Amino acid sequence: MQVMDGKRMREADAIALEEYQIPTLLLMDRAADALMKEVLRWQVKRVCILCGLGNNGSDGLALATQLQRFTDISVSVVMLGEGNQMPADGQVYYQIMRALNIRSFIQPGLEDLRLLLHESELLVDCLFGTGLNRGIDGLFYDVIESVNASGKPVISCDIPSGIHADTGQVLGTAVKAKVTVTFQNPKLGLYLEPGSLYCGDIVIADIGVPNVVMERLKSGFELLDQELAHRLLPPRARNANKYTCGTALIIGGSKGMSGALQMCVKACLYSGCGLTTYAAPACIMNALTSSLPQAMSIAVSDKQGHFDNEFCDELFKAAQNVDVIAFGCGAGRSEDVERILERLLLIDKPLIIDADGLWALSRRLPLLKKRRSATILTPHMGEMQRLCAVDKNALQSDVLRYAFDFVNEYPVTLVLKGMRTLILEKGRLRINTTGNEGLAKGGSGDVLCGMITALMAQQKQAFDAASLGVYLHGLAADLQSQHTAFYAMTANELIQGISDAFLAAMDE
Ligand SMILES: NC(=O)C1=CN([C@@H]2O[C@H](COP(=O)(O)OP(=O)(O)OC[C@H]3O[C@@H](n4cnc5c(N)ncnc54)[C@H](OP(=O)(O)O)[C@@H]3O)[C@@H](O)[C@H]2O)[C@H](O)CC1
Ligand SMILES: [K+]
Repeated sequence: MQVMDGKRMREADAIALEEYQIPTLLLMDRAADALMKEVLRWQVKRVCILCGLGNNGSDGLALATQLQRFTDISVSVVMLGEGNQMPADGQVYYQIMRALNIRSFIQPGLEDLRLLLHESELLVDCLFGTGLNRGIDGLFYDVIESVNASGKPVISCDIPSGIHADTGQVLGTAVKAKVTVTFQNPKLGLYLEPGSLYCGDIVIADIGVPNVVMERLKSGFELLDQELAHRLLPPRARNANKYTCGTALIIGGSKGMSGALQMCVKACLYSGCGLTTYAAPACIMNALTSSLPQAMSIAVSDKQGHFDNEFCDELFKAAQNVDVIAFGCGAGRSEDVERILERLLLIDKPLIIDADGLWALSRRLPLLKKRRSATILTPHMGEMQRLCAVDKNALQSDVLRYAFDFVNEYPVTLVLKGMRTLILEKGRLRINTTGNEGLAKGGSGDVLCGMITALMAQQKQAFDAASLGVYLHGLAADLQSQHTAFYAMTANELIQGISDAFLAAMDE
């Protein structure tokens, strides 16, 4: 499923009209059908629809007429301007609304509005959609604040009003919805923070723009859902053996941080890798070997609990002989760690860099340009800040631009971890749909790194391995959360959920 920006959605609308003779009015009717379906699920008797002055508001008027015609729900409409200020299609529904005697309030005072919201059981937010192009103020601002203060459940039409469709930013204020019914294709802003925190559940409704139109408008942005994840599963032949399923070397750990490496290796073992070897400083080997009997190990002499670059010959020899290398989990921060990363970057093998490896990389970024094999980076927002050398606010306010700038400059697959993890390569973006707040714990990232390493060993395509790893990792958390509280979820539960995640993704 493609994810769209506002401009492409407007183009879709125009092409449907000009080339396929599909009037916007018909699309609006379908949009209203989809909204009505969602309203009916709430089993309420009194609904208030708040309408702006564009097509989003027109969708709201269309909904009002449908509810009046097909249900016994009592409908009130709040309009933020006169009917003749609406677009032509909106005016058609406005006339029907008047003829049907639907209760409507044009620019009501705030006290009247609050009373109306108070007596309603469900609100439908049709103030702004993809056309929002500046900060919200004046009456619109007060209305949105009143909607949020009412405490009533809200269904947002296409996108919560106030959220920018392309960036997910709040322009002044924004409606907090329980559900967003988004039309034809989901909008970027629904998945980028803070938009993702405002939209509630997302329902995607086909409103009848022909598929050929949407395909022509290729955005390069894709939703990472069950259907895509299923396609990305690496085939496992009946006569597969440990070598055909890929070999991996995972390098990490330091004194006090053996757990990070252990989680990463375990996740790799549970995600289908044929042969997994790990390399760690000798001082933590005892802690690891008993808990990781299925993996092979290389002990490296340590310097104050960290890797000693002088004694890494066996490690680098092993690195030359595996299908994929992962570096960073629990490695700690030292000059030797930087040296080791430098040497690993020169090896012509796929390399996954995580955690402390990313710290070392941020001091050696130009070396990335010399890479000849795939490189996958898995930063969270803090690590991304360091990689881009920007402050938190700048990054958060335009995360996609920074992420795309990065992959345009460096030949990497970027896994930017967050509520909705983003996977990027030059010109391509996938947005993950799985995962939950149970993942907000130390160790979750190590598990992800291990899963991606295993998938990379099996299927070789960095963008696909990274995408599938992210999807399955989130799905493991979702499945585990059915019987484990978010509070109680640790990397152990996550690893235990990996098998169920694979089974669910294998389901047709
Ligand atoms: N193909 C489809 O997906 C269809 C979607 N539909 C729906 O249409 C909206 C988009 O409608 P549009 O009319 O383009 O835009 P809006 O309704 O979001 O906004 C209307 C106008 O409001 C003005 N504006 C923008 N920001 C502000 C602000 N902060 N304060 C006040 N006014 C603002 C702006 O006009 P200006 O001329 O003033 O710049 C907007 O144009 C989409 O989301 C769907 O819900 C169609 O129903 C069918 C096809
Ligand atoms: K809206």
